[in-house]
Amino acid sequence: MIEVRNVTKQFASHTAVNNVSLSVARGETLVLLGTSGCGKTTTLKMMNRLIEPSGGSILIDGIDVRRESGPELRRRIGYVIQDGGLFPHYTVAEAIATVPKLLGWEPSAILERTRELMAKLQLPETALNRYPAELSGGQRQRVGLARALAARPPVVLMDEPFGALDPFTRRHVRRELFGLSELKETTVVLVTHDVSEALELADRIALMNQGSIVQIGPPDELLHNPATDFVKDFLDLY
Ligand SMILES: Nc1ncnc2c1ncn2[C@@H]1O[C@H](COP(=O)(O)OP(=O)(O)OP(=O)(O)O)[C@@H](O)[C@H]1O
Repeated sequence: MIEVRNVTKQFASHTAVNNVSLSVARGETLVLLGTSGCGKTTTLKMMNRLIEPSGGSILIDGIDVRRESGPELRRRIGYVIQDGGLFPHYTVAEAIATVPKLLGWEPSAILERTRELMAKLQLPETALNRYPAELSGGQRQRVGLARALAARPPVVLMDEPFGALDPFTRRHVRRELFGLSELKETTVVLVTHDVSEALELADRIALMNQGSIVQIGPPDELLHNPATDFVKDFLDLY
């Protein structure tokens, strides 16, 4: 469960996020949708302390994220970015093992979990010793997700996770990933500017404009009861 309370982020004189409040229930997928530069990524990165808010507070499972250091917090929260965000000099096996290793898992448990995720994500075992440059974009994306899910984090943050893929692969990987039973139990916050992606994946959508949330609700509500002309026009693009 994530609670964002009156969060603001100021970069010099520019207010990137302006008094945003929202909550995400356990197991829910919330999509942050909006035009380029409206503050989606900044909002997401404040949830795992890659960016510190200028005001307000963020709680995960009732605990203020500032009670832990950024690195500690990020071991508990999965994070997926465009193109997987993999280190070029880590093999697939090393990438997936990163967080379990930091948490002190036994090597045999890490290997078992890695094999399980590879199978679920339809990655061939022969890819285990390959480097990101030796994978396709879709495979890199799936390895990025496997890495984020490896230690079974209750919360996963995703920033344009399918942005680097062509439309066909994008749809395919998207369906595959969101069909995973383990993702159904995970609280997910996903950033996109793609309306069809938001409508397909979201339990609820938070539509942002110029640092503020204009409307938050289930996709149907935004489609059929748009709060403003901006919401109507934005979804009309679909
Ligand atoms: N480190 C920074 N310093 C100054 N301004 C920043 C910084 N990071 C973001 N901004 C500004 O804050 C605003 C919000 O940026 P943010 O990355 O959150 O937008 P976004 O909605 O995720 O956009 P996009 O879809 O293009 O990634 C933008 O105007 C951006 O230029």
